[in-house]
Amino acid sequence: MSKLRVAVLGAGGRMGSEAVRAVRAAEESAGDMELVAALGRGDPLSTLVEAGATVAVDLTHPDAVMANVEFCVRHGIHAVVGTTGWTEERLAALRDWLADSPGTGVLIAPNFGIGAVLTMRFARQAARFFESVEIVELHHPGKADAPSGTAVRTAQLVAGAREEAGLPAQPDATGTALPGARGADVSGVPVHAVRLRGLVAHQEVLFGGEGELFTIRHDSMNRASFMPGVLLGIRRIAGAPGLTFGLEHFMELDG
Ligand SMILES: NC(=O)C1=CN([C@@H]2O[C@H](COP(=O)(O)OP(=O)(O)OC[C@H]3O[C@@H](n4cnc5c(N)ncnc54)[C@H](OP(=O)(O)O)[C@@H]3O)[C@@H](O)[C@H]2O)C=CC1
Ligand SMILES: O=C(O)C1=N[C@H](C(=O)O)C[C@H](O)C1
Repeated sequence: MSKLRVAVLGAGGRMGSEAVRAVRAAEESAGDMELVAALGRGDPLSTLVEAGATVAVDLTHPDAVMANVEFCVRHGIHAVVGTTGWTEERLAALRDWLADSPGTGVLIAPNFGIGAVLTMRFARQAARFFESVEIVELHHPGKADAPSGTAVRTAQLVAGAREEAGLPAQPDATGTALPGARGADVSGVPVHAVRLRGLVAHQEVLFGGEGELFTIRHDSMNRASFMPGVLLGIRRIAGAPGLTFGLEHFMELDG
């Protein structure tokens, strides 16, 4: 079996450097992939083609990810994307590129952490049973965006489940508030972003009903926690042409 030829974009970053280590470790242990390129800011994307990359992992910045993924899709290189910033408009552009390159696969994973994927799933399941819901995401102060991509996705899933169940908007008597005090409104779900030295990546989904509270919490204590998900994406993406949104599609969650 030929090895997956993997490139990492953003290879000098917090996540990218961990991904470089993980791919090299997989090369040693499983032998099913090899690292053929590690790109930092300013390195030409043509390096991917010259290196013969078949899968590119993007862990860069919301400002860079679109150009990177467009290049990959146009060159038939599968992409595993952890970088945030995927609005509906961006996803529509990506679908257009993929339509012109039907054999190519792109995984957008708001979170590679297995527990974070489960948090999103359990939050969606719980949403219809509770009158109130708020999300608190907590991250290191070097994070470029707020709220986190994971929190946005969680809020969208929760909001979708509430709507399906016919729940009304949640109660909130706030009449006056300092701007920001009630968090960001994501599809009707308040999302609060904490940035604190010492944190890595954490999220709480708080549900409230009459006389009861239900909290789902996930903590990534280090970036190695994301690597089984990154490797799963690398191993599965060539067999999944088109857009896959969310790592859960590659996990046998109901098995
Ligand atoms: N899906 C998931 O599970 C996770 C996703 N993330 C996301 O991944 C992204 C990266 O996070 P993190 O590693 O913490 O960020 P860092 O800032 O530590 O790393 C980003 C790296 O990308 C580099 N970079 C910026 N622009 C480009 C470019 N055009 N081409 C190549 N490299 C570039 C940066 O270079 P320079 O240093 O020169 O700026 C930096 O080395 C974020 O969007 C984050 O939210 C993070 C953790 C988990
Ligand atoms: O920037 C980070 O660190 C993280 N980004 C992703 C996000 O925005 O959801 C995933 C995880 O929360 C870590």
